[in-house]
Amino acid sequence: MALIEADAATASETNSGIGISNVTVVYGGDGGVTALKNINLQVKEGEFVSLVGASGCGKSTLLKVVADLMPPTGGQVTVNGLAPSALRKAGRLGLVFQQANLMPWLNIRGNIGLLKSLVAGHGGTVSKTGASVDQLIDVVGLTGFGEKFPHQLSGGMQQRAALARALALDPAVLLMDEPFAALDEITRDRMAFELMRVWQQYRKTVLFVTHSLSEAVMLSDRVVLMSPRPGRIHRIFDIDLPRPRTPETRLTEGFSKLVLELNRELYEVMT
Ligand SMILES: Nc1ncnc2c1ncn2[C@@H]1O[C@H](COP(=O)(O)OP(=O)(O)OP(=O)(O)O)[C@@H](O)[C@H]1O
Repeated sequence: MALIEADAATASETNSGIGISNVTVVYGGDGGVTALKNINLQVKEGEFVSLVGASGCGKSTLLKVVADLMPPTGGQVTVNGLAPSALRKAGRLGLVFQQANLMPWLNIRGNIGLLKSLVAGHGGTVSKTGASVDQLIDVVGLTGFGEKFPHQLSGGMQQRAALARALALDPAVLLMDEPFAALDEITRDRMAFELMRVWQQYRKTVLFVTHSLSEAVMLSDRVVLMSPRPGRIHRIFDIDLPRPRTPETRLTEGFSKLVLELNRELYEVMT
C-alpha cells in the first residue's frame, strides 16, 4: 500500500497513533545483524508507551524507524495513518534524545523556535495549533531563562529546552530515546514528573525508550518488554496505576509489583 506523502500538517486524525506492522530491520544486508524481527505494535493516540529490554534488543532501532531516521528492511510504520517521512517533512515528529543538542550560539528562546522556523523556511506547514515559544518556556519550567545560552543551563534545564523545542512543532508524536539517561539521579527523577505534567497537559502520543524499569512503570500506560537476538516484543504490560502519579505512587503495592514482575521477566528473557 502506498502511503500518502503529502499534507501531513493537516492530516485527519483517523488511523491516529502509531502503527507498526511486521517491522524487520537487518543491519548490513543478508547475513547481517537482525536487530528487529516482525515487530507489531499499535500505540493509540494520546497513549504513553515505553520500550524496555536488555541492551541490544532493538529499542533505539525501533524508535529510529518510527522517527524516519532509517527505513525498515521489511514491514511498515504509520503515524496518524501517514508514512513517518511525510510527518517528518511537515515537522510533525518531535524527537528528544539523551543529549539535548542545543545550538550553543542561540539562546534558549532561539533554540526552542529554531526547528519551527526551519520547517517553515523549507516550505513545510507549521501547525498553527502549537503553543508559542514563550508559553513553552513556561510549560517546561524555564521561565526567566529564555535569554540564557545553553552553557549557562544545567543538564536538566537543557533537556527541558529540548522537550520544549520538540513540542514547539506541535508534533503528532513525541519520540524519546533515553532522554534522562545523562542526568544525575535526582534530576532524572524530577524530570520524569515534569514530563508527566507536560504530557497530561498536551496528551501527545509518546514512544519512550528507557533502561529504567521503574521510570517506565511510573510514566507509561503500557510497557513493551523486548527480547534480544533478534529483537522481538516479548510481552506488553498494562500499567493500570491511577493518574496523576506522584512520588507517593512509588510507595504503593501496585507499583512495586509491576516493577518486580518486569524485572523478573527481563531476567528470564536474558537467560
Ligand atoms: N549501525 C549499526 N550497524 C550494525 N549493527 C547495529 C547498528 N546499530 C545497531 N546495531 C545492532 O542492532 C542491535 C539493536 O541495537 P539497538 O541500538 O537498537 O538496541 P538497544 O536495545 O537500543 O540497545 P541499548 O539499550 O544498548 O541502547 C544490536 O545488536 C546492535 O549491535
